[in-house]
Amino acid sequence: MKSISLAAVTVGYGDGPPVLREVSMTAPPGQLTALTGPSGAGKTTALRTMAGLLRPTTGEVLMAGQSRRAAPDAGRVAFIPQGNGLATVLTVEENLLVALAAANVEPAARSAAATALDRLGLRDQRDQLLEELSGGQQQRAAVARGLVLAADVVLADEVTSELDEPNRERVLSLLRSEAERGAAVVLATHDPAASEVCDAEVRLRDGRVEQLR
Ligand SMILES: Nc1ncnc2c1ncn2[C@@H]1O[C@H](COP(=O)(O)OP(=O)(O)OP(=O)(O)O)[C@@H](O)[C@H]1O
Repeated sequence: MKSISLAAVTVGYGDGPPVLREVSMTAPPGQLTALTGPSGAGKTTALRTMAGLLRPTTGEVLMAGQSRRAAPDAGRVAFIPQGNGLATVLTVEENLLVALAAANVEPAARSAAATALDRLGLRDQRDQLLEELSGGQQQRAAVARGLVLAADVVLADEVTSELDEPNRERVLSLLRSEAERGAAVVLATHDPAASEVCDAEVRLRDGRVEQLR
């Protein structure tokens, strides 16, 4: 069971001003942590930094208290980006298999992919190209790709924005199951109904952080 933390992280883009200024927060394992705040507050930037896609100017990303820079293989992180980040010219199943191969989880990959697609209600779409799916189906496929990795840390960026009520509940309950198996789950969201089901809420405002509960 591994936590993910930002420790006094300052980070921005290129030569621009910092988006996050000395932000510290921890998402504990076994819990859902909501990351909230107005548009442009830096939620996506915080998730991208935790995922290792952006390098902090100062401060560190820690997994289970260990520096990610010093020990990059200490645990697996699944990042489910806003706007899904899937390859449109691959099928739904191929998108999952690519993620598994990239994470070196090839044994039993097909059955893992099938299970993840079943959990998201996408069994019948398995062999369809991603570009043939609706926005909500694509969003669910992105969640399936995040879950299939059985990662220590699951970072989900606005993953309920295009979903109808039953599917929103389904995705939130799957994220809850990820926490129950021990993952640290961080959910960036504008949706008060989604942040309410989380165990804790961290709000970003003007590049700073406030732990609300
Ligand atoms: N690739 C980029 N290059 C330069 N600036 C960026 C880039 N991505 C984001 N920013 C800037 O960083 C700031 C924070 O953006 P970020 O996407 O992290 O906010 P957010 O809280 O996730 O917003 P939203 O709720 O609208 O998704 C914004 O001022 C944005 O303009």
